[in-house]
Amino acid sequence: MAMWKPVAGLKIAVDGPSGSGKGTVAKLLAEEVGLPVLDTGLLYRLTGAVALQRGADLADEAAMVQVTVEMLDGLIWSSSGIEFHGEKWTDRLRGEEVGAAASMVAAMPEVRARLLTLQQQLAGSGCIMDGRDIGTVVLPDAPAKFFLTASVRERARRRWSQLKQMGRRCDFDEVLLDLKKRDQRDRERQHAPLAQAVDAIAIDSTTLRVDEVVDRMLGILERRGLIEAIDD
Ligand SMILES: Nc1ncnc2c1ncn2[C@@H]1O[C@H](COP(=O)(O)OP(=O)(O)OP(=O)(O)O)[C@@H](O)[C@H]1O
Ligand SMILES: Nc1ccn([C@H]2C[C@H](O)[C@@H](COP(=O)(O)O)O2)c(=O)n1
Repeated sequence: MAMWKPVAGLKIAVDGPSGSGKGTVAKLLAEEVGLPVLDTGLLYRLTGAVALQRGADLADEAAMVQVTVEMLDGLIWSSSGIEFHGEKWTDRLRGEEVGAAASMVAAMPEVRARLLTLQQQLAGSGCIMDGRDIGTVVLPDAPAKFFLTASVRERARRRWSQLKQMGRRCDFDEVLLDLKKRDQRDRERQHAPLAQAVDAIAIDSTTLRVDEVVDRMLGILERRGLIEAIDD
């Protein structure tokens, strides 16, 4: 049950590199303040996964735009995750192959443009949205923006332990290398790269627990008058 009441239409942007904890923290924060939460990475992941499933060329922008258009046609995207043609896809999008494919299609401006409108429409009446360009491009006017970071080794350790828990065989050095490659692609692309918005607050979670990160965010939101405690 929500413990805090947000101001009407509050939009909160949560950006950061892979494994920084954005998704986990955004979900917990959403429960605390009673707002919907939207994971924008799922849109890029589903595009990448559909392209992989079709054996399409991930470097062919025209083909990826076509996949994006078809994907948007069969899509339901909400706080509960993502469905495509009536099937739940969220869990099967978690692997590294799909993550790498998502990062490749995400570098294509026309693919991003197609996904931008949907993200802005769904954010309409208030939400917490996590991704790479939420504070800079998708919701530039959001009154609260957070940029989560953590050392690359800690992020790789988190991802490695997550994959192990999912019963997937994985080697730490490979996970670390994949993460570094994805970081580089996401940060160095020309369009809407992973970047901290000038008005975003950075939180380094390397040595913080998830609940400590969420508490810091709640404190900042309360001090700014964007949320207030609900009395019992
Ligand atoms: N502060 C933290 N301390 C320890 N583990 C954490 C912390 N934050 C997140 N984790 C764990 O790290 C893993 C990755 O977190 P999460 O999926 O939220 O990251 P992300 O930034 O959304 O990654 P991606 O962009 O790749 O989806 C999860 O297993 C999560 O429980
Ligand atoms: N707003 C966003 C969200 C995601 N991406 C890209 C870059 C990531 O490597 C990939 C997968 O995201 P994740 O699920 O790991 O958060 O999607 C992006 O460019 N912009």
